[in-house]
Amino acid sequence: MRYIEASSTGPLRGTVHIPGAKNSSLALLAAACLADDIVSLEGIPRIEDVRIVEGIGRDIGMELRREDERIVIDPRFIHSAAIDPGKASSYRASYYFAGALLAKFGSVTIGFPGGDDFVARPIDQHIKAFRALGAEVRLASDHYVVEAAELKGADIYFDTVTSGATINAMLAASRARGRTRLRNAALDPEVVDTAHFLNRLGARIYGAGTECIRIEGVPYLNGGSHTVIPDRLIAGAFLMAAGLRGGQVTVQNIIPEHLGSCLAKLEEIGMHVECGDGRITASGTGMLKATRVRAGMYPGFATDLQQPMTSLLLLAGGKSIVTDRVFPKRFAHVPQLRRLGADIEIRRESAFIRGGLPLKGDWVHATDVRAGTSLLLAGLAAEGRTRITGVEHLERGYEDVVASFRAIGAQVAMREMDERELGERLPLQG
Ligand SMILES: CC(=O)N[C@H]1[C@@H](OP(=O)(O)OP(=O)(O)OC[C@H]2O[C@@H](n3ccc(=O)[nH]c3=O)[C@H](O)[C@@H]2O)O[C@H](CO)[C@@H](O)[C@@H]1O
Ligand SMILES: C=C(OP(=O)(O)O)C(=O)O
Repeated sequence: MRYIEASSTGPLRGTVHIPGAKNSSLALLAAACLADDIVSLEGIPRIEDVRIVEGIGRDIGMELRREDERIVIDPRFIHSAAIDPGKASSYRASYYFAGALLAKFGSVTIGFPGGDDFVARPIDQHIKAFRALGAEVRLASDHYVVEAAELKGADIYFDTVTSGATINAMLAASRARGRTRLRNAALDPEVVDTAHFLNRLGARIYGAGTECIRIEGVPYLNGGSHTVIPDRLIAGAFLMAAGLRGGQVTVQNIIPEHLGSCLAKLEEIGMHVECGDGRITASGTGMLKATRVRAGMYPGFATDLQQPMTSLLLLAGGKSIVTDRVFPKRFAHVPQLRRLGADIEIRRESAFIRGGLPLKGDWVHATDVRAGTSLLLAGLAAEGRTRITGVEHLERGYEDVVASFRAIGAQVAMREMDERELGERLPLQG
């Protein structure tokens, strides 16, 4: 079994080039099914979730070919709208194939979404949107079927703000007959990126990035090319790394506005942030102030940055409180941080942190991608060695997490567990 070893490290300094956003890439790759000609996507990261999409593409006859930094997709010969339930369930964003294949072929059979298993993650708003557009949705034990003789534009008012269902409804409505209006839509950059991509292919989507999106359905979509937006979540975690011991980290290839709430919070706790053209530099002084974080939907503080931020706040003297309003039980990293000596209590739906205490390395287990980032940051701040299992979760989101942290001077290495270590590793849950 592999694990990542992180050792106590001094100030982290350096520059990291940020890859394309995982969450946008997964939407764009499925959206490419909707085109009637060849599509080229630049900046798609080489991560595990994308490899699963490549497997799904092979199964259904959608050709995906890597050419340097580009993926060239030929959707003209898709011969099946049945997605293997195992593949669909091995990552979250498989639900985008439901919206895209439904719009193109009027029918799709697909497994339930998987992904980070930190809480129940319903898809009722996706289903509500498909039904509103005229589709019938049937749920079976390991898959669901969505069918429509014809999709017709509709007014859809989401019960809650969801980026996944907003994007999925856009995919399905882009080729529906007539006008669709999405209300209470998510404002996330990934929603805007997907709308930009579809519009490049000839879709007519207006207002993406506001709570009301209007879609005028079109009968076909052309080919075209697009560059995925940079990964604001990876960037945010690297900027936090600068705060661990008073270092300085620059992230380049980033859209600073995408990180507004994160940057504001870093300044609030005493870090210095400077934004330039496509780059952000964060510096720490070695002294951090405790704060209150409430993760919310964009442009609020991202839930995907809540876990790494919790690790950073372990170093801020005093009491911090972290609440996640998007996934209120997303705290699987907390028992693991406690193994390193963190003083954190979960009360109701918040983590109460008493920061400024020494941390000491131990075995810990990453249960999801951002829990992994959180443990990595804490491991770099802890005395001695921290060994993190659950590497496969990190690999869902990072191309090469070890190399990118080494680039800023972190002492990290990928290791293979030997028999002695297997015995030494204590039960890691709880
Ligand atoms: C692949 C992908 O893009 N994943 C991201 C996506 O996940 P995901 O698509 O699961 O998240 P959503 O934005 O849809 O979820 C936002 C909120 O809406 C709720 N909800 C969602 C759908 C639904 O049908 N019903 C419902 O109640 C969720 O439980 C959550 O409370 O956005 C999350 C919130 O920014 C991020 O943490 C994930 O990294
Ligand atoms: C929750 C995440 O991913 P997913 O939705 O793909 O599980 C994440 O990227 O933090």
